[in-house]
Amino acid sequence: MNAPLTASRATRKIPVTILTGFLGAGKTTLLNYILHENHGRKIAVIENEFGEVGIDGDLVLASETEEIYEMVNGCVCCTATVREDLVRIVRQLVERPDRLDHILVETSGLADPYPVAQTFFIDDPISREVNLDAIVAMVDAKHIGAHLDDIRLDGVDNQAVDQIVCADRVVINKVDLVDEADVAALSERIRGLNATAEIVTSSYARIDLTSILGLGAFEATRKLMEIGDGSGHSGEHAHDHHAHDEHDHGHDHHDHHDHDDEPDHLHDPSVGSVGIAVDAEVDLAAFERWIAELRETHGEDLFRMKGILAVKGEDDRYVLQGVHSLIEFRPAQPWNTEPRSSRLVFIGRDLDRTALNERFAACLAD
Ligand SMILES: Nc1nc2c(ncn2[C@@H]2O[C@H](COP(=O)(O)OP(=O)(O)OP(=O)(O)O)[C@@H](O)[C@H]2O)c(=O)[nH]1
Repeated sequence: MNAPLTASRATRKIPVTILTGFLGAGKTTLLNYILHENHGRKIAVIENEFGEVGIDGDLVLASETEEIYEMVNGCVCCTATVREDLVRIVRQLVERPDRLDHILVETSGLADPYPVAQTFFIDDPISREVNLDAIVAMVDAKHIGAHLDDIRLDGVDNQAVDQIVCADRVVINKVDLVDEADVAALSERIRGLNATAEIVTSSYARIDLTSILGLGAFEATRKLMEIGDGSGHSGEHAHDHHAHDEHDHGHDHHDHHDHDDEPDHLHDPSVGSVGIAVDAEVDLAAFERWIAELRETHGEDLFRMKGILAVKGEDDRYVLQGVHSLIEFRPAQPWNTEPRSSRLVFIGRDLDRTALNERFAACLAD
């Protein structure tokens, strides 16, 4: 039912935070932290995932008070249907009688947050109901350097750079994996890309939520989008326009609204995903051997691995998490009565689909 908006309801827009960050930076870890923190806010989370097989929904731990919505699979920044799905979900959320305090949109690790942010300004009536609060970019202190330096990108966007350039706040996560000098050097580097965003650090995404929610970077962001009325202040959250333009390899940010599914900019075409989903169990030792082998041979080009697997003889689901050569494979919640199945997704450069499928098949239990 579309209840007419009361004046107070219409004027109190729901703040939306866009959470961005390269593959494996720790966005889902942050969501889990937020969803289970006792902060007294009613928050809805919208997820977008890049990868042939959806895993993220299951990696977010159920919470009684907050809700999780998944956008159709595909990259939200370059696929019109995914953006339409985002708008549809937000519309549903704002029409609910129980008012939300905050909406958090997690974009896929390869997304450019810019067109996503624009959705909230141009797609009225949504723009009358929600306020873009801020774009928060999370970076992996250990791995971001290599992605910023990616020399193999030629004429296509470097999403890792774009995400930082767009941000109102940058969270340097995984500081437990590096030393202080590395954090200082990385902060310096981030400063070079984005002169104004405040930088905070975290380990396992444990951050004071007031440092990422309710920032009110809206006015400055309006300015960034160039649809402001000139009243937007250029205070502490103002974006560095020029920094972005320097890294703007052929984006057309004003043209994202076309209702076709043609990307309006180029992702690195050599980066893709291979998904595997089978109603079968794996042999633990064989699977672990294969993962160790992948770490040795493909640690650099395998940006991300995620999986939920049924292991023969084990009651618990096994969760696979990999970011380059840092790989975890461990038991999580029990399957109970749910059908046992194995799903995994690889995201990386020049992936060999046939080889991955064959090697996985060889790990299945008899
Ligand atoms: N050592 C360490 N590991 C972390 C930290 N934060 C997250 N991780 C691990 O890094 C891996 C990736 O974390 P996620 O939260 O799934 O990353 P993401 O940004 O959602 O990844 P995508 O879905 O691929 O975009 C997981 O294995 C996490 O447990 C941290 O601060 N330190």
